[in-house]
Amino acid sequence: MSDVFDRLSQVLAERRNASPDSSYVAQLHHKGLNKILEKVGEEATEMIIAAKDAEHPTDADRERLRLEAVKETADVWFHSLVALSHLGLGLEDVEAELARRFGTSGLEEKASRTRS
Ligand SMILES: N=c1c2ncn([C@@H]3O[C@H](COP(=O)(O)OP(=O)(O)OP(=O)(O)O)[C@@H](O)[C@H]3O)c2ncn1[C@@H]1O[C@H](COP(=O)(O)O)[C@@H](O)[C@H]1O
Repeated sequence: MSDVFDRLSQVLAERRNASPDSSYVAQLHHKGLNKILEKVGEEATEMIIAAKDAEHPTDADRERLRLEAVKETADVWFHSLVALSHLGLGLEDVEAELARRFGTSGLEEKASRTRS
């Protein structure tokens, strides 16, 4: 995992027991899972809109729209990690799942579902 993911994971874990007064993540934990999931949904919607906007940019807009899509994706990832952290899960769990899937064609996996 990259350094920033490692460090972010560590900060998110620490925030589970931190005071909500000085920390956005601690505030989210304090508000509870429903609020965190609401943020995930909101950020996912914004990411979809940003990605669609970036699909056919004009030359003048290209860099701004691409950056916006990246920023919105970061917001989704970040809030998803807060949701996982609230459940005592983390990036290492998602990494393990992606590693388990790595190299298995999505089409093959889908076909095997109908065979079993
Ligand atoms: N990566 C992030 C990150 N990305 C986005 N955000 C915050 O997520 C919030 C979402 O923004 P919005 O405009 O959608 O929400 P809002 O309108 O402010 O909030 P609502 O009233 O809608 O709930 C903003 O407050 C952003 O600052 C983040 N807040 C924190 N981090 C990381 O988490 C660490 C811990 O943060 P604290 O817990 O605040 O110390 C930080 O050091 C960062 O590394």
